[in-house]
Amino acid sequence: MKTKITKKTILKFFGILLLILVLSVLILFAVVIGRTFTFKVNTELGQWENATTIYPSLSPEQKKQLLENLKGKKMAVQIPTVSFSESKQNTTALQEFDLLLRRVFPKVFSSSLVQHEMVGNYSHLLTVPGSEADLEPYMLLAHIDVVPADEADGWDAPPFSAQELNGFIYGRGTIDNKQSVMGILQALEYLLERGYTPRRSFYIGLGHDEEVSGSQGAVNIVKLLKSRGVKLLYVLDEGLTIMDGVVDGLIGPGALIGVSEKGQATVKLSVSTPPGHSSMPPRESSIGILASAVARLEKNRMPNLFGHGPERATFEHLAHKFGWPYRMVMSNLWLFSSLLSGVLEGQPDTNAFVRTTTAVTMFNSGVKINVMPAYAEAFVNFRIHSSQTLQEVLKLIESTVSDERVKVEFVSGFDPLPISSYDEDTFGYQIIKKTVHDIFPEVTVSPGVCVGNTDSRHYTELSPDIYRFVPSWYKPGDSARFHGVNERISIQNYEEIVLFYFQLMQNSDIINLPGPRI
Ligand SMILES: CCCCCCCC/C=C\CCCCCCCC(=O)NCC(=O)O
Ligand SMILES: [Zn+2]
Ligand SMILES: [Zn+2]
Repeated sequence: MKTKITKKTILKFFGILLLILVLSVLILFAVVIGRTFTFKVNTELGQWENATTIYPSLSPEQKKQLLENLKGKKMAVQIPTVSFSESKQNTTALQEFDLLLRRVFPKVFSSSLVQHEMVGNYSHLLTVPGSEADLEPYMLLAHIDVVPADEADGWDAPPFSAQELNGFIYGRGTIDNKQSVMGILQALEYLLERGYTPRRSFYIGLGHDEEVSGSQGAVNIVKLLKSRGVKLLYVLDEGLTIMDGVVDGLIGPGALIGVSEKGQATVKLSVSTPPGHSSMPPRESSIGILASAVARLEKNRMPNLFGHGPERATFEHLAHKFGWPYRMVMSNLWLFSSLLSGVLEGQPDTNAFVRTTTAVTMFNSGVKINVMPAYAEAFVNFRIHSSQTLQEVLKLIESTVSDERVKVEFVSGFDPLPISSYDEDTFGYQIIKKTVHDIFPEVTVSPGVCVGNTDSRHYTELSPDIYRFVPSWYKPGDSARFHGVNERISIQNYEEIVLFYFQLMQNSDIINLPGPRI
């Protein structure tokens, strides 16, 4: 049979030819600039020394007890340890929380092995000396205070009720960050019960004012440790989580270990205009002028900087867990980074990875419906991408507002935090990674940038290796639970968190990391 040469077949032929040509040019380009089509970032380590002398498991009685300590009457979640501002905290609740810890963790607080100190009135510092004094110590951090919560905002259960609904405990602090406070101490309690004595010394720091800067808790704990000449091998604080189903194309769950955290800038914008009768208003009110300035900031987002910070490494490490065609994109960010960054900026949680974010958080003005307001003010909170500085962001804010009638005042801020190492020779990162694999064998581990700030930012003088991670499961819809409504943790996840710290304490007794697998 004869093949008919139609216009369509000719076009098809040239189309294929063009595709082959484009692909050849791309491959040539890759070879020329020395890139390959895959990244080798997940070097497997060889045989680990076995430090697990006590197998991480929980008896039915322990499961009942750890849950009661978290959610029971007047237990962790039910105590409203709210930080409203640096000068306004619920100190009665903080005192009650202190008594709770002493009551439910009797071994921790009575063991001759553990030294306990109160710092800044309500924060706790625990020191657990190891049997080998020459091993550098590490430190685990968490915080007791929580942000305010109002049931009227739409909670399915009252925010300090710790009510159980479908296997989840609902309550403020269940993921930020009482699960870590209770998880760390519960793990230590069970290890002590089973006769554990560490080889490597460690510290536990529980801050009481993390949500309002950490200036009394973390800052004073750091001062105390510095005065004692302490240097830390690594620090692990709250932060990123195990993502499950939140990134398109990623097969299976991925644990992101925060190797840095974003910086911050808070500015106050204000406008003053003469007051007067609302029946004879000027063309623009102080509220209108301010609203336009704030709208300009929201509309003109800070630049998309995907690829310029450690978020690039996140995708390089996860690349092998993406299905086709995502894998080709993730493995070749030198070519596809603008495509990926465009997708990431579409959702609030992934957008936070790619740029300095702009959040208008407070807006005040007006005294009466028929009086022109003499004054309007707004507060805008920026979270600074790893590749920008505070100064650069402040300049961009000025140029975007660009209205002499709007006063821009710097309230507070700091640069993004240094990037901790995450290579094969980095003890802290590798021990955390190993512990994730021990407890969650199906999870892929990758470095990430923590989009929120933590107490650990005060610890930079004590250690270069600071990580932000809690093995809480983070699924679609969960971003709205942080500082939002229906904060919750599943019972199973809380048990996993206890086991994670239980195993981490033992794994940290390892002396040397194995070399790469040959
Ligand atoms: C590859 C992109 C995946 C996106 C998934 C986003 C994962 C985000 C997970 C958790 C974010 C929660 C941050 C927790 C730390 C918050 C601590 C805090 O509230 N500090 C106070 C403050 O920042 O104001
Ligand atoms: Zn927190
Ligand atoms: Zn928080």
